[in-house]
Amino acid sequence: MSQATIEVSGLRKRFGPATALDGMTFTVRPGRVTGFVGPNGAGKSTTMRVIVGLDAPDTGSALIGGRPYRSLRRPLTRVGSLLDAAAVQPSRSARNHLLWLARSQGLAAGRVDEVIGRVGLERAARRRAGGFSLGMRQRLGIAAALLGDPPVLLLDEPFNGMDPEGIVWMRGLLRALADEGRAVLVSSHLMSELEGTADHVVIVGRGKVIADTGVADLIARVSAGRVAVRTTDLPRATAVLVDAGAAVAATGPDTLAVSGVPAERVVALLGANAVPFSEVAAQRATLEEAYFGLTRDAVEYRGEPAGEGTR
Ligand SMILES: Nc1ncnc2c1ncn2[C@@H]1O[C@H](COP(=O)(O)OP(=O)(O)OP(=O)(O)O)[C@@H](O)[C@H]1O
Repeated sequence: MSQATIEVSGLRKRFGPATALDGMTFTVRPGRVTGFVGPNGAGKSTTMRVIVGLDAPDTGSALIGGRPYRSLRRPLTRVGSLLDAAAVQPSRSARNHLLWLARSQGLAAGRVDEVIGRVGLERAARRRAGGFSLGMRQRLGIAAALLGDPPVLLLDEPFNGMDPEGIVWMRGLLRALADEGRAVLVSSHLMSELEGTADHVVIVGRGKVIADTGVADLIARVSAGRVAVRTTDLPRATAVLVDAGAAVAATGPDTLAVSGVPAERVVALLGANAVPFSEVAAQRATLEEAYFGLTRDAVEYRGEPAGEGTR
């Protein structure tokens, strides 16, 4: 059993009449960033709280490196977590907060300046954490999670409150932490935040797993066979491609969306029939498109789209 693994198995939990977890089961493996994604209320935070022993499940188990959190000795050296970025002593400086945490957990004080550097808080480290923006609190929370140099990281919505530059920085940090061999579980309700950083996604809805899949596979599956064509002869291009069995739709005065025939075959068909074209491109679905395809049925609440007539 790798130390850098989280195994969640058959978690069920009710809060009064509400079912928060309904058989939640998945494994987080070392060396990759696993996105934990789902709409509000899907059970992500509850699952993370169960993993670190803050909530007890009605049934099921959650193990870190093969052991329940409560049986871990020096838990901060086994798992680091960011569950609520607002949870800092407002009057303490960031550095003193981390020093206090290190001392209370028997961790070397020397780690404090290392983690402050890693999250880019050097210039703010001696300021009161109470005056921090949410983005800076997220950085401080991650510094705290990294203090014990743990093989497992659990971050609940770390992108919340981050500006675009912060989001790019966070993606890079998550990648680097996984490349060091850690298991990194990152929740988000926005799939787009995880684009380019998650290797794997566990998609949840209504307390259980809807999909547990590699990101590359997921995108390939959703993108399959979608090709964009730009041509000055829309009618002939359409005729040639339809003859070859493709489904074709015009998307603009000189563009077509083609499916059912791969890009190489589109090029060959247009070439062989002397149909002019300036572009044939296999379309790659975004992670967000893949996500919406999978979760359409599992969304608990869906706001009314802001229509033209609502102003
Ligand atoms: N302490 C609690 N008391 C009552 N109900 C709770 C409690 N914690 C969670 N719930 C309910 O359990 C369900 C799952 O909530 P949870 O916060 O785990 O979802 P989530 O996926 O993290 O959502 P979000 O993205 O909004 O944080 C929700 O219906 C929520 O209202």
